[in-house]
Amino acid sequence: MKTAAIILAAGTGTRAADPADPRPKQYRPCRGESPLGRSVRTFLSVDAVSIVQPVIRPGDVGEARRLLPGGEPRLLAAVAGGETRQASVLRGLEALQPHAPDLVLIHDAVRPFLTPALIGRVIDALAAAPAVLPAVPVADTLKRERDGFVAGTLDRAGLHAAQTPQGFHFAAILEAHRRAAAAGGTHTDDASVAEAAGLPVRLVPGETANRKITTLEDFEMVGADGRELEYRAGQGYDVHRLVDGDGVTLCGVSIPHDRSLSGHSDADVALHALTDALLGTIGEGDIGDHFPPSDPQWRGAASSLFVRHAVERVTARGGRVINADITLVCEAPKIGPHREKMRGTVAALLGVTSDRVGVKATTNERLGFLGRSEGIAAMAVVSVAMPTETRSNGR
Ligand SMILES: Nc1ccn([C@@H]2O[C@H](COP(=O)(O)OP(=O)(O)OP(=O)(O)O)[C@@H](O)[C@H]2O)c(=O)n1
Ligand SMILES: C[C@](O)(CO)[C@H](O)COP(=O)(O)O
Repeated sequence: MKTAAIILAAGTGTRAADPADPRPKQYRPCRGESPLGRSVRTFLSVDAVSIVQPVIRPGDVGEARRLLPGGEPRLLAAVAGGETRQASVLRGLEALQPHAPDLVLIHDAVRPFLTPALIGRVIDALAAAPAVLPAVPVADTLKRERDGFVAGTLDRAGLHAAQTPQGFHFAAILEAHRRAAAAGGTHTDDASVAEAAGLPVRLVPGETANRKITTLEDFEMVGADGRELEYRAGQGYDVHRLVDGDGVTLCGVSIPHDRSLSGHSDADVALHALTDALLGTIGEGDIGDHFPPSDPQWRGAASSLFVRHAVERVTARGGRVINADITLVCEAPKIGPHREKMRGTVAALLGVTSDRVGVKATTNERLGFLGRSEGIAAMAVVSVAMPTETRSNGR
């Protein structure tokens, strides 16, 4: 399956206009990075995304080029958007057609705090539906207003707030958008274009942190530059016993071996240490607190699930992973031949580029239980950037 992503950044950002910085919100620094740069980086961190198509205002070519990573073959040259969001999406879809993707994810650049896990969830759901919408249940009571007074209270049962990335079978959404443009209707999201074309739209859970930066107040709340960032470190350590078997999974990579690691899940000792390091940055206990070994549902589970969960916990607190460094301690198997694949796998899980992931290995000089190949140990260190929390005493 070839999956493309459209990143929409052709808006003028009128509601978030900042007298101190005339650039539209998608280009302004927000927690140390522009929303456009961060959104594109997150999509590029997902291996399943083959190409990323930014859509920008024609006059913003220089600004966009400055913020987007260079030398990235999966990142297409930005195309010009239209007068409305809907028109910009159609321009993006038309630009992708020669690349013949099977699936397309359409995302607002100004939702920069989405996680790789959300992207994965949308892609997975497209196996069983032509259109997929991430959404969160509405939590506030909804009122209808007339002339400054409440004219009624809506029943919020079953109501959801729509997010992006919204995912589609490419041919179906291109056709639906062309028809919507010809019909002249206005749609504020692509799921409603799909609905109008009669396509069933599958709901998947969105993420609270994946909020849209709409107003200047939103910008300030999510942490524009000027708000202080703090940098945190977390460490993790784990060890698993080696038993009879034919292979091990380390850093998410399967390696043929004359033994296997024993454990409740897939026993990926490196990803367990990494999970603990991530949880350590936010003081949220350890892997056993979140995934108790007594719970049968984690039997044989891929440990990538634990890392994704820990990243989501960090992201929910407004954090961003900066880098990770993992050391494996074992006499065998040899890690060198698998190192680059491991770095790529870990980078994708963390939503960072591979140059921010170190995977190292050492033997234990045949000393102790590791030296006797009775087990494999792993240590991980992670650093995270996070907006400084304001406490009630003003600190
Ligand atoms: N003609 C347009 C209008 C919007 N967008 C994009 O669609 C997303 C929708 O977010 P929104 O908050 O509506 O952005 P703006 O249209 O820029 O905001 P405003 O209405 O305040 O001007 C944004 O990523 C925006 O850049 C776009 O690509 N083309
Ligand atoms: C697509 C969207 O993000 C779904 O919530 C949203 O509708 C786009 O923002 P707009 O203000 O409606 O253009």
